[in-house]
Amino acid sequence: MVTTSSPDALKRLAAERALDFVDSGMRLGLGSGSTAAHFVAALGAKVRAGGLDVVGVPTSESTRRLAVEHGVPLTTLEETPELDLTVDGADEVDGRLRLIKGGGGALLREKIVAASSGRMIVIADRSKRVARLGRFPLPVEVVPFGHPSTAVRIARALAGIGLPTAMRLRQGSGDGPYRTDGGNLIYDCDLGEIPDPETLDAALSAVPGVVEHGLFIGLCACAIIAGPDGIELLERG
Ligand SMILES: O=C(CO)[C@H](O)[C@H](O)COP(=O)(O)O
Repeated sequence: MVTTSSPDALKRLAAERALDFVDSGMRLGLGSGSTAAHFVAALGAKVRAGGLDVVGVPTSESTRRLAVEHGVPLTTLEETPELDLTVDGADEVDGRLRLIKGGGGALLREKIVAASSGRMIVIADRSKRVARLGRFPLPVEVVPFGHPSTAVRIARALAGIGLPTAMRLRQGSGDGPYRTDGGNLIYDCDLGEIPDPETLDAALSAVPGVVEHGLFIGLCACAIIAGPDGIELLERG
C-alpha cells in the first residue's frame, strides 16, 4: 500500500513496477519525461548492481544524458533497428490504451521507438487515466518551413471532422518557439474531448508539413497506473 499520493511518488511506483517486465538481454526503448526518468534511474541501479544486461535507445537528448548518468548502456536504432520493449510515460491514457503524448516535446522519437518495439508499456500516475482523450492539448509537430500555412491546414482538417480549431505555437524557455530535438515546431491543439481518435489520427497525418502528432493508437500493450490505493494494470486484449 502506498502511503503518499504525491504525483512524483506515484510516478516512481509505476516506473519501478515496470522493471518486472524487463529481462536480461532485452533491447529497450527509453521514454522521456519525469515518469520515464524514474524508470531510467531504477533501471540504471539494477544494471550497476550487476543484475541486468540490457541496452537502451533513448527517445530524447535529455533521456540520453540521464541514461549515461545512471549507467544504462545505450545503442541507436541505426545499430539496433528492432527493440523488445519500450517503457514510456504519457499525458493521457484511455481504457483502450490509446494515448496522448508529447507534453515534453519528444513525441516523434517516442513514436518511432515505440513502433520499433515488440511491446510498449506506459507508466503513469492515476491523473493520466481518462475516460476520453482530449483534455490535454494535443501536440502536433510540424516542420518549420511554411509552418503558419501548415497551421491553417491543420485547422481546416480539425474543422472538417467537427473539432475546435484553437491552437498555440509552443514557446521555448527563452526567446522564440520551442524546438524539438529534430529542430521542428509544435502546435498544441485545444480539442476538448476527442470522440473518434482514429479519424483524427488519419486527418492530421494527411496534412503536408505535419511530421507527427501525439495520438498513439495501437502501440501501447499495457499501462501501469499508480494511484494512492495501489497499482492498476491495463492490458490490451
Ligand atoms: O510524452 C511525453 C514526452 O514527450 C511524456 O511521456 C509525457 O509528457 C508525460 O510526462 P511526465 O511523465 O513528465 O508526466
